Amino acid sequence: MRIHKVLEIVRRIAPSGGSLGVTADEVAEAAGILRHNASADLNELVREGLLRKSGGRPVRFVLTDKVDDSKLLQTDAPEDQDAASHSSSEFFHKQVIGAKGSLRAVIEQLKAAMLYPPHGLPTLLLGPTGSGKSYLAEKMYQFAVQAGRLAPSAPFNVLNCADYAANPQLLLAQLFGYVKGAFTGAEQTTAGLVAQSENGVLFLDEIHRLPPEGQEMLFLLMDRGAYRMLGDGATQRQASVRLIAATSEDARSVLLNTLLRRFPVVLTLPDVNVRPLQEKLALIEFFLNEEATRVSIPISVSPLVLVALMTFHTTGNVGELHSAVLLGCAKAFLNYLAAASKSKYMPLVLTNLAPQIQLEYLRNHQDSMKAEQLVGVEDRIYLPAHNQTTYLDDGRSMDLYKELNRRVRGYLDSSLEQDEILQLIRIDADYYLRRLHRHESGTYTMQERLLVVVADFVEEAGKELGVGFDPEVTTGIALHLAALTQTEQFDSEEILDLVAHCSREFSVVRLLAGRLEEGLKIRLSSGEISFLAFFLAGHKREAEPQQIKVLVIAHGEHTASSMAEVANELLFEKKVKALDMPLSQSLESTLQLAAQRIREMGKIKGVLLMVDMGSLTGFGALLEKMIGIPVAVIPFVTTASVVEAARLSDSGQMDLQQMVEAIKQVYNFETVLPLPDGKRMIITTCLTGEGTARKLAAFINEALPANLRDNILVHAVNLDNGSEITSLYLEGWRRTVIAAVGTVNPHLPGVVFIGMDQILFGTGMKTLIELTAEGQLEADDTDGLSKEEAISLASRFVTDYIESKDGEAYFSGAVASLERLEQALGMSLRISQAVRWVIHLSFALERLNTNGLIMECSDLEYLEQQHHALLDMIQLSVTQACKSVSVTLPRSEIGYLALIVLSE
Ligand SMILES: Nc1ncnc2c1ncn2[C@@H]1O[C@H](COP(=O)(O)OP(=O)(O)OP(=O)(O)O)[C@@H](O)[C@H]1O
Repeated sequence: MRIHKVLEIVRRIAPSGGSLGVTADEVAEAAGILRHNASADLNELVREGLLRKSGGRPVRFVLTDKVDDSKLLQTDAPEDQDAASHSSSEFFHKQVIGAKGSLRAVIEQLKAAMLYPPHGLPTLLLGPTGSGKSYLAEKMYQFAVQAGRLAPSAPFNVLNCADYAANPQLLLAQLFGYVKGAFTGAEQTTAGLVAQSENGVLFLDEIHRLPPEGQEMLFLLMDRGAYRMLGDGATQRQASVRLIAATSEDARSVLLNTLLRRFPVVLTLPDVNVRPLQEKLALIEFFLNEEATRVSIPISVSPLVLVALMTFHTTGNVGELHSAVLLGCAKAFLNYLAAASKSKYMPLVLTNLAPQIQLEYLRNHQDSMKAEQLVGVEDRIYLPAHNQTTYLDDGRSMDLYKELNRRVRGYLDSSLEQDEILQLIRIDADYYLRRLHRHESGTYTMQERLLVVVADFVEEAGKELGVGFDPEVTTGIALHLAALTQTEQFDSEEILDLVAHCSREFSVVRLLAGRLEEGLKIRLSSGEISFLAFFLAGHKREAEPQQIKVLVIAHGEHTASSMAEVANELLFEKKVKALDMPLSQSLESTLQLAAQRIREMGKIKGVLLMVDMGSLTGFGALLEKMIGIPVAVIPFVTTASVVEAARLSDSGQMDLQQMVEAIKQVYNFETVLPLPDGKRMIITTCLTGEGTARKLAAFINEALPANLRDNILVHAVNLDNGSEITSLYLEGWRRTVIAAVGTVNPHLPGVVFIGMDQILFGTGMKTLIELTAEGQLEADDTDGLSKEEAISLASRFVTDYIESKDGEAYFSGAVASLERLEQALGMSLRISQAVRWVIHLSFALERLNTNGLIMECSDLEYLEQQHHALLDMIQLSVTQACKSVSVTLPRSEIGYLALIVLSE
């Protein structure tokens, strides 16, 4: 009977063939028998072939394959066990590559460890970095849940002891919890991970980093399921926790012997380089499927890439192979994103892999024969799981986070450019949060407090950065922080190097981290702060600018600036900007200056452009196009309307259109002329009233070939009616206007001007028709006319279009005054100027004679200053003609004639 007890103890303490075994001393102690008896029984069991001795001193006894571990379980409900065993094989086969191959023995033993009643057996996983220890620990937990040994809601907590290497006290506090006052800063009694893992699993990674004191504290837990909180040595608390530990070091030299002994199951994971090629291929394919699902694009992989991945020598095990695949895919994904035309598959090519893998492939080509045979010659396609919205796994938030952490580390270790790394981290952080949403939002009840604290943090960050964030950012960060265990924070050192790329976000998060820490009673590592900074950087959108600014443009040296000055002084703020337009300044350069002024205003919601008159009213649509923000125009600007506009913009309560409406109501300017749908237009312009323009319009209409007449509207526009031009611009007329035709070039930006003389006697009509790109010219080409011929043709136009019988009188008066002027000037005007003069003056005389309408000339002030003598000369020249038709030409009308003389 005693010998059975001894075997039982060996099975319990060291059930695996791969474990370190037990010594006679340990068995004697555990069984409460003499060492001598223990030794006798152990040797007997060796003889029976149930145990074997390991070399070295003291002698250790190890179970052989002859011992069927499942017998150990027979004390526990056997039927239940069978079912669990069956489904468990499937579980591991699906989730762990090599479960039926090189990991077969390991899997069998860890299954037993999890199923062992009542709370499983403490398990120690050994193996080099990246061999899959954490992965297996997680799978063990999932397996226990699936087998019904743990409730689906059972906790799975991870403590990486290396994270607290510098602060052993904090590590113990994390693990066992502490009571208020246990140490400086222990403000309230806090449960540790042991308590938090009640009825679940606690995974202690890098357990050798646990200080000896901590290792001893674990004994109590392992032996009797009890522990003590820091600062309360007197109270022993109970905990039912399944313990899994791992170390990549040599366990015997880094762990207390007494602790090592307490792990009945010790499993060593094999190095990936010694695993069969098929398994390596299976691992690679497993990872490729994961990546295809993650990017939701099928990945095509050539045999050459598979061979390169299968044959490169890893020092970092499965983890390194995994990183190699995900980095290659990340690079391929960046290329895919950048490609102009997207193919059905995302190709993973050799150059996407890390340079050393490419090199090794080229060097090892001879050795790759076996791998080549295995993969064949066809490209392979790895499909995303099921459909676009399927995610990789049903892992828990912590797993997702770990995965993100691993990916980021992979990027940082790679030869990718910093920009590429940033881009990838952003994509991954986004993916991580989307998965968090999916996993957690259903099961997790988000505490209101958490949301409030995070919303406040996000809002403040937005303010500091001058940007906005979508609501998902708040819930994303809240979920992330809720799912984050203190010990699993982003702790990548290198991540700090990248912070330079989002240094603004980093300093803002660092500034505001205290709010999160205080509000949520957590501590954020600098790696975690970097992560939040990356996340914010990847999700910011430009904040909607709220301000509408006012820009006044007016002719004259100081007109606009003095209006703006009054408004700015009244409102104590320099909100209104001004642009003075000296009369010598061209429209084109005014337009450029206006654009520059608006750009200088920074980020704004819109501009209210207040102008005095004429073609400036057309600036709205042009500036809108040039700068890309809405511009509304108010013509006939006055100081009072500028003050009103400044007041409205200051209140910030109206949008641009509402402001226009409000000012319109007070200052009553009308908008006119809705355009007929889709018709193209030729506009005829006239500076001296619509009369001439309308007649010119009729003339052009008649001259147009019949096939064009129906599709083209010839429209007369009075250029001095600012609101009419404004509304034309706002309707987007530039796109439909073919040309402007008139006596004086109105310099409408972007619109071809054809002088009226050209239309009447030159190639103007031909040009016009060519501009329509539709018709053929039927009219004669009358280029090369003499001045006399041109004037006689002009007379025909005038007498045709002036209804009253006085047409000839007006015309001959106009011709005579031209001759007088030419004499006074001592030079003759060009044909085009002469024709425009006679036509313009004839119509002006008619207008003044019939309705007495006088047109104001906005350039008169300038003309008086610069061309006073010319104005006088013109006045003198026309006196006779005016007298003959009983009309007086006021100075402003003289101004228009001067503009014709000064043109060209
Ligand atoms: N058998 C396996 N099947 C599928 N994936 C695996 C397997 N083993 C390991 N992996 C993958 O390899 C990677 C490395 O594994 P893991 O992080 O568990 O290694 P580790 O031994 O804990 O490393 P470290 O000591 O650095 O923490 C993980 O991405 C994991 O998903």
